Amino acid sequence: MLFTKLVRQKVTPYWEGSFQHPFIQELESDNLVPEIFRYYLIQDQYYLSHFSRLHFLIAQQTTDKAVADLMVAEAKGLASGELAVRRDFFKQLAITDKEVAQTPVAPTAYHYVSHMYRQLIDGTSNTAFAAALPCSWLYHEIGVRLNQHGSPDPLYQQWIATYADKTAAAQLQQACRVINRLYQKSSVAEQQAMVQALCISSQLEYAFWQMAYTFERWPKGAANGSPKHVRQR
Ligand SMILES: Cc1ncc(C[n+]2csc(CCO)c2C)c(N)n1
Repeated sequence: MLFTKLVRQKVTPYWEGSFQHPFIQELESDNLVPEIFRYYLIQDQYYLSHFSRLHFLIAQQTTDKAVADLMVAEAKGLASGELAVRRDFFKQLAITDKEVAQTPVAPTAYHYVSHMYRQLIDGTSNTAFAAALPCSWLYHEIGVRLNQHGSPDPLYQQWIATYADKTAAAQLQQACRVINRLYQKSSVAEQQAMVQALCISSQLEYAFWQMAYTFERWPKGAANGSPKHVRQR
């Protein structure tokens, strides 16, 4: 079976979770509290800057020319596309460089970025590619779904339109073609690692909405007296 067909079935619960998450639902209906979107953008800035570096690193590590070309094109496209759109958002929301620098990275953003880098040490350039794929793929599906109605808020609509874009679709199709070819010629162990890397990223994409929605922070430990250690079932 094609890699993309196999994993699309496996990630359905997490992607459905993303589609149904209040962050996405409220972004579409214009009820999303601006502070939540702000927190998302700041955390996502951390994510995007590492995502771009990761693509250059995959390009260095791979021996496959098509992968190297794709990675460099994506990293460059990111600089002129998504990061440029974000600069405009930051201006509209008056998010300063100082505020970004002073906001600690949240655990989930840190986890997600670490998961992708880890592939370059513990995995291969193929598993790193697989870990990075839900990023453009899930967001494109979200963009297409949300663009059917659009959001009444011009800022949220601009966010949606970035991902519903036709250029994004063409680049995604090309990435899927390349990864399907890599999967076919990989060993069974590497194939399994590629599936796992993509599934973990899909769960972390889902967790990313919740991170923003709850203003997730690191545990404080005993900083404010005795911490409560509650067992969860
Ligand atoms: C957590 C998180 N996941 C995915 C994206 C979307 N995204 C990031 S880079 C890129 C271009 C793909 O090469 C796209 C679509 C995001 N912004 N934040």
